[in-house]
Amino acid sequence: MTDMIDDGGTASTIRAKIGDTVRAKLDRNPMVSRIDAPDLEIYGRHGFLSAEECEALRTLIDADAQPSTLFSGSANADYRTSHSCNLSPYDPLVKSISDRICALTGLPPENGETLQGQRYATGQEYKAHCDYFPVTASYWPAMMKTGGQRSWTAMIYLSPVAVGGETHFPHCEFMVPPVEGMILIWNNMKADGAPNPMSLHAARPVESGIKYVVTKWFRERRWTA
Ligand SMILES: O=C(O)CCC(=O)C(=O)O
Ligand SMILES: [Fe+2]
Repeated sequence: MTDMIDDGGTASTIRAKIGDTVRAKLDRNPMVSRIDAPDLEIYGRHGFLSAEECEALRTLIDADAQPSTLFSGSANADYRTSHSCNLSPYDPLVKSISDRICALTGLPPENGETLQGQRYATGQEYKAHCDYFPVTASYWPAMMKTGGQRSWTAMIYLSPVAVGGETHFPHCEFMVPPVEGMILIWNNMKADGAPNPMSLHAARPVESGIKYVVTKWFRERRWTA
């Protein structure tokens, strides 16, 4: 059976295979821990980046960050109140970190979107959302052409946060407090390759301190900007 190219909302053998490959690779890495959530594949690894690397990335983010946007271009001005920027793939540090994320997960570098930096000041947040694309969205046909559905998300915390700023998975009833240098990796798809609504997550408001993260979203096929 061949997969239809516009099947972003259904089970898919291609996306299921991506899940199988990454899961197998993460499961056999002794440095990586699976977080116990019955309906979501999510893993963490402490110390993925050094304090110096986190600091260098924070500097890059400070240099370029602009008010964050949403894919939907929606008028929800209070939905994602952070500042963000795309980090240059030609920067040697950015390139090496992207390469290391691919080495850790086994995901193909060409499927990865540009590493995105994000900064949340006190009071800022990113309300509950899924990283996969809703196939009913007006932008889905464009996303389909540029690499299709988002499969896995890799996110690295670049700073500790005194209070707040947790990544909250409300359907799974857990949240991850930011730990500098820690990478969090989750599958936005179910094992059968259909979008997983249990991957819904939010960046809780920072109550004290500044939160920095970088995020890399992986498409199911080669990403073309
Ligand atoms: O900052 C966080 O904890 C979550 C960020 C996020 O959901 C994203 O970048 O897609
Ligand atoms: Fe997200």
